[in-house]
Amino acid sequence: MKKIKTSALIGLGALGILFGRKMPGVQVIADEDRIARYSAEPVVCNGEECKFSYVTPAEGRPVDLLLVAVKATVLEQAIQDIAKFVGPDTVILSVLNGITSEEHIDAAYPGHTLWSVAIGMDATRTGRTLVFNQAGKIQFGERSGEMTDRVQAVADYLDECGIANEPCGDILYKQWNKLMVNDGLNQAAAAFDQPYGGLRQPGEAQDMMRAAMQEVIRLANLEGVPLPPDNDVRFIDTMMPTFNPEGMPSMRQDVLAKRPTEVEEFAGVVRQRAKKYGMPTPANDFFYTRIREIEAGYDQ
Ligand SMILES: NC(=O)C1=CN([C@@H]2O[C@H](COP(=O)(O)OP(=O)(O)OC[C@H]3O[C@@H](n4cnc5c(N)ncnc54)[C@H](OP(=O)(O)O)[C@@H]3O)[C@@H](O)[C@H]2O)C=CC1
Ligand SMILES: CC(C)(CO)C(=O)C(=O)O
Repeated sequence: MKKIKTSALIGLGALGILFGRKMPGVQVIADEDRIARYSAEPVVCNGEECKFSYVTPAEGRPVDLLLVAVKATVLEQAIQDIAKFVGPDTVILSVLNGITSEEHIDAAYPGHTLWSVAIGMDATRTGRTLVFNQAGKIQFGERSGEMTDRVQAVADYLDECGIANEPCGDILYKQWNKLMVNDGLNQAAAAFDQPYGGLRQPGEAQDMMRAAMQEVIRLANLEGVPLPPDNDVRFIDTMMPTFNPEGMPSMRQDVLAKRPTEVEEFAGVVRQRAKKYGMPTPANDFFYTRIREIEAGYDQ
């Protein structure tokens, strides 16, 4: 594959700003209302103003690399909005959490998508302002695990941009590992209204977080992805202590801001896929019900 030169992104939120500010000449896809709003208020990242060029979906021309960074709740609209940016050689990277966004994008634009995971960042966005300590990285690869020319081309491009990246031969494993984290951590933080520090204390919130993680591990194994049985303990012992105790995952940020959550991508997907194997999912059933109740209470 030829060198990646042109790029566009859809979703100038926490991750869109985090990665987009490093991509020279990136076009931000946005409808006219968003462009008016975004132009009226500059994007500020860790205290520095970032400038972006905006382009409407109708003005699109094919680009070499397309980054999808919207929330799962609005992915279908974004898939329609990127149509004119996808040409025969366009590579699409989706940094959405969960394990289904690539499948949706690939169904609309077959053969263009690399599977990917955004991991290790602590990005918090308020309006047009982003604050982070850890920029994290993009793990990506072919669904098949093959190390193709386009995987190398994306790695070269991200290296040139200064975006930490990891080409992976086992991207499905990486996705299920991240799903385990999000399914436990994000849902427990939202349902029990706790920051990372609260979830590190023994108690009901931590017990439910671990029970949900265990369900993801069992389901991954049934799907042929060999997450180890103690993958939850490894995460809690090694990664969690590095998180700011006052910080919080994106789902608790969504709940506090009364935004629709990505619960369908976590408990929703786990419950649905587990049914195929007759596997009970009491922890994910609990989180699904509780988070739906919280969303239903936004209007009151
Ligand atoms: N935040 C984090 O630290 C991490 C997030 N993730 C995942 O990354 C994904 C993105 O999350 P995050 O960056 O936090 O989300 P944000 O809500 O911060 O950003 C999403 C942005 O997408 C924009 N958007 C939505 N629909 C469209 C559209 N049709 N056209 C153009 N722009 C659109 C929204 O614009 P507007 O505000 O104008 O509506 C919003 O600014 C999620 O799946 C999340 O779970 C993964 C790892 C870490
Ligand atoms: C793992 C974590 C918590 C931060 O990268 C995340 O993915 C999120 O906030 O949704």
